[in-house]
Amino acid sequence: MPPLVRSDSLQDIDFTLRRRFNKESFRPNQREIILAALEGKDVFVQAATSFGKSLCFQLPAVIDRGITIVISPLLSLMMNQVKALRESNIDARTLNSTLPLPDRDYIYSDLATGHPLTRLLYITPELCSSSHFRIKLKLVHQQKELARIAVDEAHCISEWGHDFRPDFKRLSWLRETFPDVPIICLTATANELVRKDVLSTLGMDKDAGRLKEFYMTANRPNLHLEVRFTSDEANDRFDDFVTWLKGVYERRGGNEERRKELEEKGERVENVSGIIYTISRDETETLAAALRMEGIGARPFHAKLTKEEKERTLGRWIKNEVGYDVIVATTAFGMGIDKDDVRFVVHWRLPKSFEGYYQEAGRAGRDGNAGYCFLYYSREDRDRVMSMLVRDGGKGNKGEGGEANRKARIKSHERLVEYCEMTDGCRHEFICRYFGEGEKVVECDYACDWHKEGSAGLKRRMKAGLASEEWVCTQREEGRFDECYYSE
Ligand SMILES: Nc1ncnc2c1ncn2[C@@H]1O[C@H](COP(=O)(O)OP(=O)(O)OP(=O)(O)O)[C@@H](O)[C@H]1O
Repeated sequence: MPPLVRSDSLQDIDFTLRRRFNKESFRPNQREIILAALEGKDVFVQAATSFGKSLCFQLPAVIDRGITIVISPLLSLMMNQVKALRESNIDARTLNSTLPLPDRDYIYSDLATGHPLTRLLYITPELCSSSHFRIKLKLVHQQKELARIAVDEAHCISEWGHDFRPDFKRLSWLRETFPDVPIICLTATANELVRKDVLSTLGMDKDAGRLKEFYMTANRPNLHLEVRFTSDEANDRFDDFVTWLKGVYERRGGNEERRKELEEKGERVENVSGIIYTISRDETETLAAALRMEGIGARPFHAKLTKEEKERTLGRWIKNEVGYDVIVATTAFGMGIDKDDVRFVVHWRLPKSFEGYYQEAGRAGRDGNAGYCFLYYSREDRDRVMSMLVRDGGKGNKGEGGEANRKARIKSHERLVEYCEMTDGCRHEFICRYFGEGEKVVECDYACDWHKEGSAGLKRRMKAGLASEEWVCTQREEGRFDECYYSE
């Protein structure tokens, strides 16, 4: 089959950036990535959260002829991106199970013409497996109108990635069926194993000359990383957090001058946007209610809320409305949340995986200003999570590779525990090493607890906060940590 007809207007990218995306200039490496995509290369992008990965496939989609299919794991993520693109007058759409029938019909008939008007079509991997969709996509391809496939949050393809979804594996169909169509995939959180798995599943590893890989640092120097030590007995997270947040409010509106400044900017004293991640739906509800009793505008967010409730909560939080300052969420509120002024992300309990932790922490400080990320760590939670992972490996443990997958999950959890109990190094550096950046020296400008307190201070705090290993061990032997309810 002859190659697709490509745009010859590579020089248009600066114009398109300004005119269509309303952005002044490219961030480092965005231009190179976009040029590689426009050249028709397969592209793999690994870059920190908030780097601006979406633009790397959105801008080529606007310049190139034909349609770009974007595979994305989360409906909320798709809807946010589609909304933003449509506001820029770009014909982006999403095809998913929640879409009203007339809208679905429109998209299918647009595809059926073979020359769709839609520039970017966002779909889930599940939809990509449906024969109805596949037939239509083949038709578009026959007309040489299938410009590119973009796979966002590509770590979900890998059984070793923390958000693995089995249907992602079936995406291998794309390269098998459309060998001439370039693929671009993007992720913030992949280690070596995950990267290899993604490239081989998508068939991008067959021709080295066709593939361009871009690896940027995982480092987010504006995130202030801290571990707060606690135990079942102390059970002090709530008081600690409320004291901290009220302290922040006090500093913001402590004197007349500051209050005036805020007023002029149209901000409230309590308008300190944040996310608390916890592990179960019940806890999101009870914790948000308890915080409201303290006068903190907190709302729960989890998978079982209705679509309307989710949209309302998300919308009001994004607009900084009164009563919607803090979202108390399960992991259902994660990848792709793009609010730029989130000032803190708190992990109420130990997350399951290292990648999940960093992905979630990455929701803070997307405007480049400081974002405060702290994680409450207890050895009891460590053992609860471990017993759950040993028991069933968490979700995605079915089928081939199940055992290897379970081991990888346990390993990721162990590294997170190591991170929490580490007292002799920079947290940013630990994270970058975890994602394979061995050689580079990370700049940390007092943006982690180790840099602020030093080893001795950190050790002291850890000893005072954590339950002793002996005690936890006795409890474990009595089966105290066998029950652990994670829900989304
Ligand atoms: N060149 C640019 N100039 C200014 N803003 C940009 C530029 N590129 C991207 N952005 C903005 O940066 C923000 C983050 O971009 P995006 O959502 O694509 O991040 P991401 O890399 O996908 O992060 P994550 O992995 O956390 O989802 C968005 O609000 C986007 O509009």
